[in-house]
Amino acid sequence: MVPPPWQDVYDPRTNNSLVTHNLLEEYAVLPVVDLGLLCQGNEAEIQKLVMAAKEWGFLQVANHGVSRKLLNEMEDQACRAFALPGEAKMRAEPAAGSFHGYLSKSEDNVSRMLWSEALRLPLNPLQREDVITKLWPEGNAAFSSAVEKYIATVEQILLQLLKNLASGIGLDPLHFTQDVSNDGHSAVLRMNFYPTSSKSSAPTLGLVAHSDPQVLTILHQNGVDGLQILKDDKWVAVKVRRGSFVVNVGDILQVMSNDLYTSVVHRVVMKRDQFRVTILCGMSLHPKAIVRPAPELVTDKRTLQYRPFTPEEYFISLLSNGVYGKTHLDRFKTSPGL
Ligand SMILES: O=C(O)CCC(=O)C(=O)O
Ligand SMILES: [Fe+2]
Repeated sequence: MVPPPWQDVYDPRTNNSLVTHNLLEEYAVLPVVDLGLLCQGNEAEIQKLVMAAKEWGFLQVANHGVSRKLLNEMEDQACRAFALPGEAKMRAEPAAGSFHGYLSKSEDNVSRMLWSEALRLPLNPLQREDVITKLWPEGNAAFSSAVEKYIATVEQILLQLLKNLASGIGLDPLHFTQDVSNDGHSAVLRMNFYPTSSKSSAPTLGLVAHSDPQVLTILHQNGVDGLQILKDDKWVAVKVRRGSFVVNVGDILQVMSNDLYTSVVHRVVMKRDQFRVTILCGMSLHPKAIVRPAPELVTDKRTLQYRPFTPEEYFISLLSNGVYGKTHLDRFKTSPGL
C-alpha cells in the first residue's frame, strides 16, 4: 500500500470544542458473528446477530469469505485516490444537495470532520463513474473495477445479514431488503482517510460523533483501530480482529424495527502515529419508499415510535440540519422530543 506523501500538511486544530472530551477511553470487544454459520441458518448464530444489533448496534463479521487480496486492493486504491493533487479532489466535491463526492477537511468541515477526508462514491454505477471521471478525467479502470467488485461482494453480506435480522425477530426475511436501492441518496461506498502527523502523538478526533443514516453499513479498516462507540452513555474504543468487518445498524433500520435495533452514535479518534484507511458500504432504500416501523413490532409495550416518511425526506432533513449525534431521528418521532 502506498501511503499518501502529504501527511504533514494539516494543523491539529485541537482547540476545537469537540475535541475537549477525554479521547482515550476503555476498549470493548464487539460481538463476533460468523457469516458461514448464518448462511447455514444456524439458529444460535442468528440470535447472536439479533442480540448484537439490539444491545450494541455494532458487531464484527468473521468468516465472510472476502479475499485478503480484494481488501488490500481496496486499501491501495483508496490511498491512490487520496494521494491525488488537491485540484483533482476539489473537482469531485459534492454538487449542492448531493451526498456524493470528495469531502476535504478544509472549509466548513474542519469543525465537523476534523482530522480526516472522505470520498463518497454512489452505489449506482453510472453516478459513480461520474465522480470517478472528475477525479481522473481519462477514467481509471483499475479503481472502477476494484470498487465494483468490492461493492458487489459486500452487498451480498449486507443482504444476508438483513435477512437474518428480519427472520430472527419473526419478520418476513425480505422485510428490511424489499425497498433497498442503489439509487438511495445515501447509498454509498465511503472511503475515509485519517492521516498521520509528526507534530504530536496526542489523540485527536478523526470523525465527529454521528449515527449512520443508512439501513445497515459494513466497514473495513486497514488494521489500525480508532473507532469508538457510545455505549451506555460512555465512549468505548472498539478492538477489531484483523480481517473482520464491522457492521452497524443505521437510522433507517432503527425506524423499521421500531427502536428494537439501535443505530449507535460513533466517532473516530486517532493517535496520529499511524495513518488509517477505512472503507464503508452503506445500504439505503429507494428515495420514494415509505419508511415505517414494521406493524408486527408495534405492541402495547412498544408503541409506534415513528411517523411514516420517505428516505428522501430524511435525507433533506439531514442535509439541512447536519450530522451531529443522532438528533435528526427525533424529528420523525411520533412524539418529537420525548
Ligand atoms: O472510519 C471509521 O472507523 C468509521 C467511519 C464512519 O463512521 C463513517 O464513515 O460513517
Ligand atoms: Fe459512521
